[in-house]
Amino acid sequence: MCNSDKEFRIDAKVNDPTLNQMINEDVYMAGESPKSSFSLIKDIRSKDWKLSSEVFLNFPLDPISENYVRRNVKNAIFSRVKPTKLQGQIFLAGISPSALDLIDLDPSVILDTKFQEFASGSWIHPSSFPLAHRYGGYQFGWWAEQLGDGRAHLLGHYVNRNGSWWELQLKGSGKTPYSRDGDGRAVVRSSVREFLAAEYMDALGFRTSRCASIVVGDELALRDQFYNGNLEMEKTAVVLRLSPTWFRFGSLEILSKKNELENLRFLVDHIIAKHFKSISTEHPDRYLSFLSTVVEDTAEMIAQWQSIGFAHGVMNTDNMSILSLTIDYGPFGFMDAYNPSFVPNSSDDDGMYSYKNQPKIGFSNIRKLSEALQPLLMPYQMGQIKNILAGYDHHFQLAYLKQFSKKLGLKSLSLQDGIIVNRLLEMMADNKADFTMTFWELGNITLGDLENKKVPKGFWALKKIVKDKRFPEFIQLYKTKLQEDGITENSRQSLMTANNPRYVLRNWIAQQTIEEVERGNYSALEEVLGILRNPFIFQKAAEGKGFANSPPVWSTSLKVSCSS
Ligand SMILES: Nc1ncnc2c1ncn2[C@@H]1O[C@H](COP(=O)(O)OP(=O)(O)OP(=O)(O)O)[C@@H](O)[C@H]1O
Repeated sequence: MCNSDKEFRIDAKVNDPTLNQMINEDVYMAGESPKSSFSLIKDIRSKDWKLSSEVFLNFPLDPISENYVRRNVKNAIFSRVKPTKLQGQIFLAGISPSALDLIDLDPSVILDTKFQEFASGSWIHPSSFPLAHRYGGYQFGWWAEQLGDGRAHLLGHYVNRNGSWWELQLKGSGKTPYSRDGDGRAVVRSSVREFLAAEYMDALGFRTSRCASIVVGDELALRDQFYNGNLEMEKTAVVLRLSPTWFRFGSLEILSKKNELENLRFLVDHIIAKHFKSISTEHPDRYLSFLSTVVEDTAEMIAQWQSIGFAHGVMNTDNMSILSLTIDYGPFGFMDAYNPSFVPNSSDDDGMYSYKNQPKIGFSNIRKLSEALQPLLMPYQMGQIKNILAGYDHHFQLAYLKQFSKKLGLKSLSLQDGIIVNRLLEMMADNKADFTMTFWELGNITLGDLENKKVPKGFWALKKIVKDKRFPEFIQLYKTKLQEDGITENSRQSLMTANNPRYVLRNWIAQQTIEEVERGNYSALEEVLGILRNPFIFQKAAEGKGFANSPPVWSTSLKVSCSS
Protein backbone atom coordinates (compact mmCIF):
# COMPACT_ATOMS: atom_id res chain seq x y z
CA MET A 1 0.00 0.00 0.00
CA CYS A 2 2.95 2.35 -0.27
CA ASN A 3 2.23 5.01 -2.66
CA SER A 4 4.95 6.25 -4.84
CA ASP A 5 2.82 4.95 -7.69
CA LYS A 6 -0.24 6.84 -6.39
CA GLU A 7 1.31 10.24 -6.71
CA PHE A 8 -0.44 13.01 -8.55
CA ARG A 9 0.37 13.03 -12.20
CA ILE A 10 0.45 16.48 -13.56
CA ASP A 11 1.06 17.55 -17.09
CA ALA A 12 4.04 19.77 -17.54
CA LYS A 13 2.21 21.31 -20.45
CA VAL A 14 -0.42 23.78 -19.36
CA ASN A 15 -3.07 25.57 -21.27
CA ASP A 16 -1.80 28.99 -20.36
CA PRO A 17 0.74 29.96 -23.04
CA THR A 18 2.74 32.19 -20.69
CA LEU A 19 3.10 29.46 -18.11
CA ASN A 20 3.88 26.99 -20.82
CA GLN A 21 6.69 29.09 -22.15
CA MET A 22 8.25 29.38 -18.74
CA ILE A 23 8.32 25.72 -17.92
CA ASN A 24 11.63 23.96 -18.39
CA GLU A 25 12.20 22.40 -21.75
CA ASP A 26 13.42 19.11 -20.41
CA VAL A 27 10.19 18.30 -18.61
CA TYR A 28 8.25 15.26 -19.75
CA MET A 29 4.60 15.23 -20.56
CA ALA A 30 2.43 13.10 -18.28
CA GLY A 31 2.07 9.60 -19.63
CA GLU A 32 5.21 9.94 -21.72
CA SER A 33 7.90 7.52 -20.70
CA PRO A 34 10.76 8.86 -18.73
CA LYS A 35 14.30 8.78 -20.10
CA SER A 36 14.77 5.14 -20.99
CA SER A 37 17.60 4.31 -18.61
CA PHE A 38 16.75 6.64 -15.77
CA SER A 39 18.47 5.92 -12.51
CA LEU A 40 17.87 7.85 -9.33
CA ILE A 41 20.13 10.82 -8.75
CA LYS A 42 22.84 10.40 -6.13
CA ASP A 43 24.31 13.85 -6.11
CA ILE A 44 22.21 16.88 -5.33
CA ARG A 45 24.74 19.01 -7.20
CA SER A 46 24.33 16.98 -10.36
CA LYS A 47 23.18 18.96 -13.39
CA ASP A 48 20.37 16.41 -13.80
CA TRP A 49 18.68 17.57 -10.61
CA LYS A 50 17.22 20.99 -10.67
CA LEU A 51 14.37 22.90 -9.19
CA SER A 52 12.46 25.61 -10.89
CA SER A 53 10.79 28.68 -9.44
CA GLU A 54 10.16 30.44 -12.72
CA VAL A 55 6.42 29.85 -12.58
CA PHE A 56 6.19 31.39 -9.11
CA LEU A 57 8.54 34.22 -9.88
CA ASN A 58 6.00 35.28 -12.45
CA PHE A 59 3.33 35.53 -9.76
CA PRO A 60 2.48 38.87 -8.15
CA LEU A 61 5.49 39.32 -5.87
CA ASP A 62 6.01 41.47 -2.85
CA PRO A 63 8.41 44.22 -4.06
CA ILE A 64 10.24 44.44 -0.73
CA SER A 65 13.22 42.17 -0.41
CA GLU A 66 14.14 42.89 3.22
CA ASN A 67 12.05 40.12 4.52
CA TYR A 68 12.84 39.05 8.03
CA VAL A 69 10.60 41.44 9.93
CA ARG A 70 6.88 41.12 10.39
CA ARG A 71 4.77 43.38 8.21
CA ASN A 72 1.56 43.42 6.28
CA VAL A 73 2.11 42.47 2.69
CA LYS A 74 -0.24 43.79 0.07
CA ASN A 75 -1.01 42.82 -3.50
CA ALA A 76 1.27 39.82 -3.57
CA ILE A 77 1.15 36.04 -3.45
CA PHE A 78 4.78 35.50 -2.53
CA SER A 79 7.65 37.31 -0.83
CA ARG A 80 11.24 36.55 -1.75
CA VAL A 81 13.02 35.46 1.39
CA LYS A 82 15.88 33.13 2.09
CA PRO A 83 15.95 30.50 4.83
CA THR A 84 18.03 31.31 7.90
CA LYS A 85 20.80 28.86 8.68
CA LEU A 86 20.33 26.89 11.93
CA GLN A 87 23.01 27.89 14.42
CA GLY A 88 25.53 25.31 15.61
CA GLN A 89 25.86 21.80 14.32
CA ILE A 90 23.20 20.15 12.22
CA PHE A 91 22.42 16.45 11.90
CA LEU A 92 20.37 14.65 9.28
CA ALA A 93 18.10 12.73 11.64
CA GLY A 94 16.01 10.92 9.07
CA ILE A 95 14.94 10.52 5.49
CA SER A 96 11.99 8.88 3.82
CA PRO A 97 13.39 6.97 0.84
CA SER A 98 9.92 6.72 -0.67
CA ALA A 99 9.42 10.51 -0.52
CA LEU A 100 12.91 11.15 -1.90
CA ASP A 101 12.02 8.86 -4.78
CA LEU A 102 9.25 11.27 -5.76
CA ILE A 103 11.91 13.85 -6.50
CA ASP A 104 14.20 11.34 -8.22
CA LEU A 105 16.71 11.21 -5.36
CA ASP A 106 18.47 8.02 -4.41
CA PRO A 107 18.76 7.52 -0.63
CA SER A 108 22.54 7.55 -1.07
CA VAL A 109 22.24 11.28 -1.82
CA ILE A 110 22.61 11.76 1.94
CA LEU A 111 26.21 10.59 1.82
CA ASP A 112 27.10 14.07 0.62
CA THR A 113 26.77 16.57 3.48
CA LYS A 114 25.48 19.04 0.89
CA PHE A 115 22.14 17.27 1.14
CA GLN A 116 21.66 18.08 4.81
CA GLU A 117 22.72 21.65 4.15
CA PHE A 118 20.12 21.81 1.40
CA ALA A 119 17.45 20.16 3.52
CA SER A 120 18.04 22.52 6.43
CA GLY A 121 18.12 25.69 4.35
CA SER A 122 21.75 26.48 5.05
CA TRP A 123 22.72 25.94 1.42
CA ILE A 124 20.48 27.26 -1.31
CA HIS A 125 20.57 25.10 -4.39
CA PRO A 126 21.65 27.18 -7.39
CA SER A 127 18.34 26.41 -9.11
CA SER A 128 16.22 27.54 -6.16
CA PHE A 129 14.66 30.98 -5.49
CA PRO A 130 13.13 30.62 -2.03
CA LEU A 131 9.76 32.21 -1.43
CA ALA A 132 7.36 32.66 1.46
CA HIS A 133 3.68 32.47 0.59
CA ARG A 134 1.13 35.02 1.75
CA TYR A 135 -2.12 33.51 2.93
CA GLY A 136 -4.80 34.16 5.52
CA GLY A 137 -7.35 31.98 7.22
CA TYR A 138 -10.20 31.44 9.62
CA GLN A 139 -8.78 30.14 12.89
CA PHE A 140 -11.24 28.56 15.30
CA GLY A 141 -14.02 30.24 13.37
CA TRP A 142 -12.58 33.77 13.30
CA TRP A 143 -10.94 35.56 10.40
CA ALA A 144 -7.28 35.86 11.45
CA GLU A 145 -6.12 38.29 8.74
CA GLN A 146 -2.66 37.72 7.32
CA LEU A 147 -0.97 34.46 8.30
CA GLY A 148 1.40 33.18 5.61
CA ASP A 149 4.53 31.06 5.70
CA GLY A 150 5.95 32.36 8.95
CA ARG A 151 8.48 29.56 9.22
CA ALA A 152 8.38 27.88 5.84
CA HIS A 153 10.16 28.47 2.55
CA LEU A 154 9.07 27.22 -0.83
CA LEU A 155 12.27 26.19 -2.58
CA GLY A 156 10.69 25.67 -5.99
CA HIS A 157 9.10 22.83 -7.88
CA TYR A 158 10.59 19.67 -9.30
CA VAL A 159 9.16 17.69 -12.19
CA ASN A 160 10.11 14.06 -11.76
CA ARG A 161 10.84 11.29 -14.22
CA ASN A 162 7.11 10.50 -14.54
CA GLY A 163 6.17 14.09 -15.23
CA SER A 164 4.77 14.66 -11.73
CA TRP A 165 5.09 18.12 -10.27
CA TRP A 166 6.27 18.35 -6.66
CA GLU A 167 6.69 21.56 -4.69
CA LEU A 168 9.54 21.41 -2.15
CA GLN A 169 9.14 23.35 1.05
CA LEU A 170 11.23 23.68 4.18
CA LYS A 171 9.44 24.09 7.52
CA GLY A 172 11.25 25.58 10.50
CA SER A 173 13.70 27.36 8.24
CA GLY A 174 13.58 30.87 9.66
CA LYS A 175 11.73 34.15 9.77
CA THR A 176 9.74 35.78 6.99
CA PRO A 177 7.45 38.83 6.89
CA TYR A 178 4.69 36.44 7.92
CA SER A 179 6.34 35.30 11.16
CA ARG A 180 4.20 37.55 13.36
CA ASP A 181 5.66 37.08 16.85
CA GLY A 182 7.21 33.72 16.03
CA ASP A 183 10.87 32.84 15.76
CA GLY A 184 10.60 31.09 12.41
CA ARG A 185 11.62 27.78 13.94
CA ALA A 186 9.94 24.44 14.56
CA VAL A 187 10.96 22.23 17.45
CA VAL A 188 12.12 18.61 17.14
CA ARG A 189 8.95 17.45 18.91
CA SER A 190 6.52 18.76 16.28
CA SER A 191 8.88 18.06 13.38
CA VAL A 192 9.28 14.36 14.25
CA ARG A 193 5.50 14.11 14.61
CA GLU A 194 4.92 15.71 11.22
CA PHE A 195 7.59 13.59 9.53
CA LEU A 196 6.21 10.30 10.87
CA ALA A 197 2.53 11.14 10.49
CA ALA A 198 2.74 12.30 6.88
CA GLU A 199 4.70 9.23 5.85
CA TYR A 200 2.32 6.98 7.77
CA MET A 201 -0.77 8.49 6.13
CA ASP A 202 0.81 7.92 2.76
CA ALA A 203 1.54 4.30 3.63
CA LEU A 204 -2.18 3.91 4.37
CA GLY A 205 -2.92 5.24 0.89
CA PHE A 206 -4.54 8.43 2.20
CA ARG A 207 -4.51 11.99 0.88
CA THR A 208 -1.47 13.67 2.36
CA SER A 209 1.52 15.90 1.91
CA ARG A 210 4.87 14.13 2.30
CA CYS A 211 8.07 14.56 4.29
CA ALA A 212 11.38 13.70 2.67
CA SER A 213 13.81 14.49 5.48
CA ILE A 214 14.32 15.97 8.90
CA VAL A 215 17.44 17.83 9.98
CA VAL A 216 17.97 18.50 13.68
CA GLY A 217 19.94 21.48 14.91
CA ASP A 218 21.69 22.55 18.09
CA GLU A 219 19.75 25.79 18.01
CA LEU A 220 17.17 25.97 20.80
CA ALA A 221 13.71 27.51 20.89
CA LEU A 222 11.36 28.27 23.74
CA ARG A 223 7.85 26.82 23.62
CA ASP A 224 5.42 26.11 26.43
CA GLN A 225 6.82 22.69 27.29
CA PHE A 226 7.51 21.84 30.89
CA TYR A 227 9.91 19.08 31.91
CA ASN A 228 9.85 18.13 35.59
CA GLY A 229 7.92 21.29 36.28
CA ASN A 230 10.46 23.56 34.54
CA LEU A 231 9.96 25.46 31.34
CA GLU A 232 12.73 24.24 29.05
CA MET A 233 14.26 25.20 25.73
CA GLU A 234 13.79 22.62 22.99
CA LYS A 235 15.96 21.57 20.07
CA THR A 236 14.86 22.76 16.66
CA ALA A 237 14.56 21.00 13.32
CA VAL A 238 13.82 21.61 9.66
CA VAL A 239 11.61 19.28 7.66
CA LEU A 240 11.75 19.05 3.88
CA ARG A 241 8.12 18.67 2.84
CA LEU A 242 6.67 17.75 -0.54
CA SER A 243 3.27 18.40 -1.99
CA PRO A 244 1.97 18.84 -5.54
CA THR A 245 1.07 22.28 -4.23
CA TRP A 246 1.10 24.11 -0.92
CA PHE A 247 -1.77 26.47 -1.75
CA ARG A 248 -4.54 26.39 0.82
CA PHE A 249 -8.07 27.70 1.19
CA GLY A 250 -6.45 30.63 3.00
CA SER A 251 -4.36 31.41 -0.11
CA LEU A 252 -7.54 32.43 -1.92
CA GLU A 253 -9.29 33.84 1.12
CA ILE A 254 -6.78 36.59 1.73
CA LEU A 255 -6.95 37.80 -1.87
CA SER A 256 -10.73 37.80 -1.79
CA LYS A 257 -10.95 39.55 1.60
CA LYS A 258 -8.49 42.23 0.51
CA ASN A 259 -10.30 42.72 -2.76
CA GLU A 260 -7.23 41.79 -4.80
CA LEU A 261 -9.43 40.27 -7.43
CA GLU A 262 -6.95 40.20 -10.27
CA ASN A 263 -4.56 38.24 -8.09
CA LEU A 264 -7.38 35.98 -6.99
CA ARG A 265 -8.33 35.18 -10.58
CA PHE A 266 -4.69 34.69 -11.49
CA LEU A 267 -4.12 32.24 -8.66
CA VAL A 268 -7.29 30.23 -9.16
CA ASP A 269 -6.59 30.01 -12.89
CA HIS A 270 -3.08 28.81 -12.14
CA ILE A 271 -4.35 26.19 -9.68
CA ILE A 272 -6.94 24.92 -12.14
CA ALA A 273 -4.49 24.80 -15.05
CA LYS A 274 -1.81 23.05 -13.08
CA HIS A 275 -3.68 20.80 -10.70
CA PHE A 276 -7.23 20.27 -11.96
CA LYS A 277 -6.54 18.92 -15.41
CA SER A 278 -10.06 17.74 -16.08
CA ILE A 279 -11.40 21.30 -15.89
CA SER A 280 -11.11 23.42 -19.00
CA THR A 281 -9.36 26.69 -18.22
CA GLU A 282 -11.56 28.42 -20.82
CA HIS A 283 -14.89 27.19 -19.53
CA PRO A 284 -17.14 29.89 -18.04
CA ASP A 285 -18.14 27.49 -15.24
CA ARG A 286 -14.56 26.56 -14.34
CA TYR A 287 -14.68 28.13 -10.88
CA LEU A 288 -17.82 26.18 -10.05
CA SER A 289 -16.27 22.94 -11.33
CA PHE A 290 -13.20 23.70 -9.25
CA LEU A 291 -15.32 24.20 -6.12
CA SER A 292 -17.23 21.06 -6.86
CA THR A 293 -14.03 19.00 -7.11
CA VAL A 294 -12.66 20.46 -3.88
CA VAL A 295 -15.97 19.62 -2.16
CA GLU A 296 -15.71 16.01 -3.28
CA ASP A 297 -12.02 15.60 -2.50
CA THR A 298 -12.26 17.24 0.91
CA ALA A 299 -15.16 14.97 1.82
CA GLU A 300 -13.00 12.02 0.80
CA MET A 301 -10.01 13.21 2.82
CA ILE A 302 -12.10 13.63 5.95
CA ALA A 303 -13.74 10.23 5.46
CA GLN A 304 -10.22 8.77 5.34
CA TRP A 305 -9.36 10.53 8.59
CA GLN A 306 -12.50 9.17 10.27
CA SER A 307 -11.73 5.66 9.09
CA ILE A 308 -8.39 5.62 10.85
CA GLY A 309 -9.40 7.40 14.05
CA PHE A 310 -7.38 10.46 13.11
CA ALA A 311 -8.20 13.92 14.42
CA HIS A 312 -6.28 16.72 12.74
CA GLY A 313 -6.47 19.05 15.70
CA VAL A 314 -6.44 22.42 13.92
CA MET A 315 -8.85 22.47 11.01
CA ASN A 316 -8.42 26.17 10.34
CA THR A 317 -8.87 27.20 6.73
CA ASP A 318 -5.15 27.96 6.46
CA ASN A 319 -4.60 24.27 7.12
CA MET A 320 -6.96 23.07 4.39
CA SER A 321 -5.02 22.18 1.28
CA ILE A 322 -6.57 23.25 -2.00
CA LEU A 323 -5.82 19.70 -3.21
CA SER A 324 -7.50 18.21 -0.15
CA LEU A 325 -4.32 16.64 1.12
CA THR A 326 -3.64 16.44 4.82
CA ILE A 327 -1.26 19.31 5.65
CA ASP A 328 0.16 20.82 8.81
CA TYR A 329 0.47 17.84 11.12
CA GLY A 330 0.52 19.71 14.42
CA PRO A 331 -1.52 18.73 17.49
CA PHE A 332 -3.12 15.78 15.68
CA GLY A 333 -3.90 12.47 17.27
CA PHE A 334 -4.68 8.91 16.26
CA MET A 335 -7.06 7.85 18.97
CA ASP A 336 -6.43 4.83 21.16
CA ALA A 337 -9.83 3.90 22.67
CA TYR A 338 -12.65 4.91 20.35
CA ASN A 339 -14.16 8.14 21.55
CA PRO A 340 -16.17 10.28 19.14
CA SER A 341 -15.48 13.34 21.30
CA PHE A 342 -11.72 12.83 21.04
CA VAL A 343 -9.88 16.18 20.98
CA PRO A 344 -6.15 15.72 20.41
CA ASN A 345 -5.23 19.37 20.86
CA SER A 346 -5.11 20.49 24.49
CA SER A 347 -5.35 24.12 23.29
CA ASP A 348 -8.81 23.39 21.80
CA ASP A 349 -10.74 24.04 25.01
CA ASP A 350 -14.19 23.85 23.46
CA GLY A 351 -13.46 20.72 21.46
CA MET A 352 -14.32 22.55 18.27
CA TYR A 353 -12.07 20.27 16.21
CA SER A 354 -13.01 17.00 17.89
CA TYR A 355 -13.00 13.79 15.84
CA LYS A 356 -16.80 13.77 15.54
CA ASN A 357 -16.92 17.43 14.46
CA GLN A 358 -14.46 17.00 11.59
CA PRO A 359 -17.03 16.28 8.85
CA LYS A 360 -19.08 19.37 9.71
CA ILE A 361 -15.99 21.56 10.10
CA GLY A 362 -14.93 20.33 6.67
CA PHE A 363 -18.24 21.64 5.39
CA SER A 364 -17.94 25.05 7.01
CA ASN A 365 -14.43 25.38 5.62
CA ILE A 366 -15.69 24.53 2.14
CA ARG A 367 -18.38 27.16 2.58
CA LYS A 368 -15.70 29.69 3.45
CA LEU A 369 -13.85 28.71 0.30
CA SER A 370 -17.01 29.24 -1.74
CA GLU A 371 -17.31 32.74 -0.24
CA ALA A 372 -13.76 33.50 -1.32
CA LEU A 373 -14.59 32.43 -4.87
CA GLN A 374 -17.77 34.46 -5.17
CA PRO A 375 -16.16 37.61 -6.60
CA LEU A 376 -15.07 35.52 -9.58
CA LEU A 377 -18.58 34.33 -10.37
CA MET A 378 -21.21 35.85 -12.62
CA PRO A 379 -24.53 36.70 -10.95
CA TYR A 380 -26.26 33.83 -12.76
CA GLN A 381 -23.75 31.34 -11.29
CA MET A 382 -24.29 32.31 -7.66
CA GLY A 383 -27.33 30.09 -7.24
CA GLN A 384 -25.28 27.01 -8.09
CA ILE A 385 -23.00 27.39 -5.09
CA LYS A 386 -25.77 26.18 -2.82
CA ASN A 387 -26.26 23.01 -4.87
CA ILE A 388 -22.53 22.29 -4.93
CA LEU A 389 -22.24 22.74 -1.19
CA ALA A 390 -25.29 20.58 -0.68
CA GLY A 391 -23.38 17.73 -2.34
CA TYR A 392 -20.76 17.68 0.42
CA ASP A 393 -22.79 15.60 2.81
CA HIS A 394 -23.60 13.01 0.17
CA HIS A 395 -19.96 12.75 -0.95
CA PHE A 396 -18.86 12.41 2.64
CA GLN A 397 -21.39 9.65 3.39
CA LEU A 398 -20.37 7.71 0.29
CA ALA A 399 -16.66 8.06 1.00
CA TYR A 400 -17.17 7.17 4.66
CA LEU A 401 -19.17 4.05 3.86
CA LYS A 402 -16.60 3.07 1.24
CA GLN A 403 -13.82 3.27 3.82
CA PHE A 404 -15.74 1.32 6.43
CA SER A 405 -16.94 -1.32 3.98
CA LYS A 406 -13.27 -2.06 3.24
CA LYS A 407 -12.53 -2.10 6.95
CA LEU A 408 -15.26 -4.70 7.44
CA GLY A 409 -14.24 -6.79 4.45
CA LEU A 410 -17.41 -5.96 2.53
CA LYS A 411 -17.90 -5.04 -1.13
CA SER A 412 -19.91 -1.94 -0.35
CA LEU A 413 -22.23 -0.41 2.20
CA SER A 414 -25.40 1.44 1.30
CA LEU A 415 -26.80 4.23 3.46
CA GLN A 416 -29.19 1.71 5.02
CA ASP A 417 -26.28 -0.62 5.79
CA GLY A 418 -24.66 2.20 7.76
CA ILE A 419 -26.37 0.69 10.80
CA ILE A 420 -23.73 -2.09 10.82
CA VAL A 421 -20.95 0.46 11.25
CA ASN A 422 -22.96 2.47 13.75
CA ARG A 423 -23.72 -0.56 15.94
CA LEU A 424 -20.06 -1.50 16.03
CA LEU A 425 -18.90 2.04 16.79
CA GLU A 426 -21.52 2.46 19.53
CA MET A 427 -20.24 -0.65 21.27
CA MET A 428 -16.65 0.46 20.83
CA ALA A 429 -17.39 3.87 22.30
CA ASP A 430 -19.34 2.57 25.27
CA ASN A 431 -16.72 -0.07 26.09
CA LYS A 432 -13.67 2.07 25.30
CA ALA A 433 -12.40 -0.44 22.78
CA ASP A 434 -9.19 0.44 20.97
CA PHE A 435 -10.00 1.81 17.50
CA THR A 436 -7.09 0.33 15.56
CA MET A 437 -6.90 -3.00 17.26
CA THR A 438 -10.63 -3.76 17.30
CA PHE A 439 -10.71 -3.61 13.51
CA TRP A 440 -7.47 -5.54 13.16
CA GLU A 441 -8.68 -8.29 15.49
CA LEU A 442 -12.06 -8.46 13.74
CA GLY A 443 -10.18 -9.21 10.55
CA ASN A 444 -8.06 -11.88 12.17
CA ILE A 445 -10.72 -13.98 13.84
CA THR A 446 -13.12 -16.37 12.14
CA LEU A 447 -16.76 -15.47 11.91
CA GLY A 448 -17.54 -18.69 13.76
CA ASP A 449 -15.36 -17.69 16.70
CA LEU A 450 -16.91 -14.25 16.65
CA GLU A 451 -20.39 -15.71 16.86
CA ASN A 452 -19.30 -17.88 19.76
CA LYS A 453 -17.48 -14.95 21.37
CA LYS A 454 -14.34 -17.08 21.37
CA VAL A 455 -11.66 -14.40 21.33
CA PRO A 456 -8.13 -15.76 20.71
CA LYS A 457 -5.52 -15.39 23.41
CA GLY A 458 -3.56 -12.16 23.03
CA PHE A 459 -6.46 -10.26 21.41
CA TRP A 460 -6.98 -7.41 23.84
CA ALA A 461 -9.38 -5.04 22.10
CA LEU A 462 -12.20 -7.19 20.81
CA LYS A 463 -12.90 -8.78 24.14
CA LYS A 464 -14.21 -5.45 25.34
CA ILE A 465 -17.14 -5.55 22.95
CA VAL A 466 -18.08 -9.23 22.67
CA LYS A 467 -19.75 -9.02 26.07
CA ASP A 468 -21.91 -6.09 25.03
CA LYS A 469 -25.59 -6.99 24.77
CA ARG A 470 -25.74 -5.43 21.29
CA PHE A 471 -22.99 -7.72 20.01
CA PRO A 472 -25.25 -10.59 18.77
CA GLU A 473 -27.35 -8.09 16.82
CA PHE A 474 -24.22 -6.63 15.23
CA ILE A 475 -22.95 -10.09 14.26
CA GLN A 476 -26.30 -10.97 12.77
CA LEU A 477 -26.41 -7.80 10.66
CA TYR A 478 -22.81 -8.31 9.63
CA LYS A 479 -23.30 -11.96 8.70
CA THR A 480 -26.37 -11.20 6.63
CA LYS A 481 -24.51 -8.50 4.73
CA LEU A 482 -21.54 -10.79 4.08
CA GLN A 483 -23.91 -13.43 2.73
CA GLU A 484 -25.74 -10.90 0.55
CA ASP A 485 -22.43 -9.77 -0.90
CA GLY A 486 -21.31 -13.39 -1.38
CA ILE A 487 -18.12 -12.84 0.58
CA THR A 488 -16.24 -15.93 1.66
CA GLU A 489 -14.53 -16.06 5.02
CA ASN A 490 -11.14 -16.03 3.32
CA SER A 491 -11.84 -12.96 1.26
CA ARG A 492 -13.35 -11.16 4.26
CA GLN A 493 -10.23 -11.76 6.26
CA SER A 494 -7.81 -10.87 3.49
CA LEU A 495 -9.67 -7.65 2.62
CA MET A 496 -9.73 -6.68 6.28
CA THR A 497 -6.05 -7.45 6.79
CA ALA A 498 -5.22 -5.25 3.82
CA ASN A 499 -7.31 -2.36 5.12
CA ASN A 500 -6.86 -2.35 8.86
CA PRO A 501 -3.35 -1.50 10.02
CA ARG A 502 -1.82 -3.34 12.93
CA TYR A 503 0.37 -0.36 13.76
CA VAL A 504 -0.61 3.25 14.21
CA LEU A 505 1.35 6.32 15.25
CA ARG A 506 0.10 6.40 18.82
CA ASN A 507 1.05 9.40 20.93
CA TRP A 508 3.34 7.36 23.14
CA ILE A 509 5.21 5.97 20.14
CA ALA A 510 5.71 9.49 18.78
CA GLN A 511 6.82 10.71 22.21
CA GLN A 512 9.34 7.92 22.70
CA THR A 513 10.78 8.55 19.25
CA ILE A 514 11.00 12.30 19.90
CA GLU A 515 12.97 11.68 23.07
CA GLU A 516 15.37 9.35 21.22
CA VAL A 517 15.90 11.92 18.48
CA GLU A 518 16.48 14.64 21.07
CA ARG A 519 19.15 12.39 22.57
CA GLY A 520 20.74 11.96 19.14
CA ASN A 521 19.59 8.38 18.59
CA TYR A 522 18.46 8.76 15.01
CA SER A 523 18.31 5.05 14.28
CA ALA A 524 15.19 4.95 16.49
CA LEU A 525 13.49 7.29 14.02
CA GLU A 526 14.50 5.13 11.08
CA GLU A 527 13.18 2.05 12.80
CA VAL A 528 9.80 3.59 13.64
CA LEU A 529 9.46 5.00 10.14
CA GLY A 530 10.20 1.52 8.73
CA ILE A 531 7.41 0.04 10.86
CA LEU A 532 4.90 2.76 9.99
CA ARG A 533 5.63 2.49 6.28
CA ASN A 534 4.41 -1.13 6.42
CA PRO A 535 1.54 -0.84 8.89
CA PHE A 536 -0.44 -3.82 7.65
CA ILE A 537 2.40 -6.31 7.99
CA PHE A 538 3.19 -8.14 11.20
CA GLN A 539 6.69 -7.02 12.17
CA LYS A 540 8.90 -8.61 14.79
CA ALA A 541 10.60 -5.35 15.70
CA ALA A 542 7.27 -3.63 16.25
CA GLU A 543 5.94 -6.47 18.35
CA GLY A 544 9.10 -6.38 20.45
CA LYS A 545 8.52 -2.71 21.13
CA GLY A 546 4.92 -3.33 22.13
CA PHE A 547 3.52 -1.23 19.27
CA ALA A 548 0.51 -3.52 18.94
CA ASN A 549 -0.10 -3.72 22.68
CA SER A 550 -2.53 -1.80 24.78
CA PRO A 551 -0.97 1.68 25.24
CA PRO A 552 1.10 2.11 28.40
CA VAL A 553 -0.61 3.85 31.32
CA TRP A 554 1.89 6.75 31.26
CA SER A 555 0.71 7.67 27.76
CA THR A 556 -2.65 8.88 29.08
CA SER A 557 -0.93 11.90 30.63
CA LEU A 558 0.65 13.01 27.34
CA LYS A 559 -0.60 16.36 26.11
CA VAL A 560 -0.26 17.81 22.64
CA SER A 561 -0.84 21.49 22.08
CA CYS A 562 -0.58 24.12 19.34
CA SER A 563 2.90 25.00 20.54
CA SER A 564 5.31 23.68 17.99
N1 LIG B 1 7.51 29.62 15.36
C1 LIG B 1 6.88 30.29 14.42
N2 LIG B 1 7.48 31.33 13.82
C2 LIG B 1 6.85 32.03 12.88
N3 LIG B 1 5.63 31.78 12.43
C3 LIG B 1 4.98 30.75 12.97
C4 LIG B 1 5.57 29.96 13.99
N4 LIG B 1 4.68 29.01 14.34
C5 LIG B 1 3.59 29.20 13.56
N5 LIG B 1 3.77 30.23 12.73
C6 LIG B 1 2.83 30.74 11.75
O1 LIG B 1 1.55 30.80 12.36
C7 LIG B 1 0.56 30.38 11.46
C8 LIG B 1 -0.28 29.28 12.04
O2 LIG B 1 0.57 28.24 12.47
P1 LIG B 1 0.35 26.72 12.10
O3 LIG B 1 0.94 25.96 13.22
O4 LIG B 1 -1.04 26.47 11.67
O5 LIG B 1 1.24 26.58 10.78
P2 LIG B 1 2.61 25.90 10.58
O6 LIG B 1 2.58 24.60 11.27
O7 LIG B 1 3.73 26.78 10.92
O8 LIG B 1 2.65 25.79 9.01
P3 LIG B 1 1.98 24.80 7.96
O9 LIG B 1 0.51 25.10 7.98
O10 LIG B 1 2.63 25.23 6.70
O11 LIG B 1 2.30 23.41 8.36
C9 LIG B 1 1.27 30.01 10.17
O12 LIG B 1 1.13 31.07 9.31
C10 LIG B 1 2.68 29.80 10.58
O13 LIG B 1 3.60 30.08 9.55
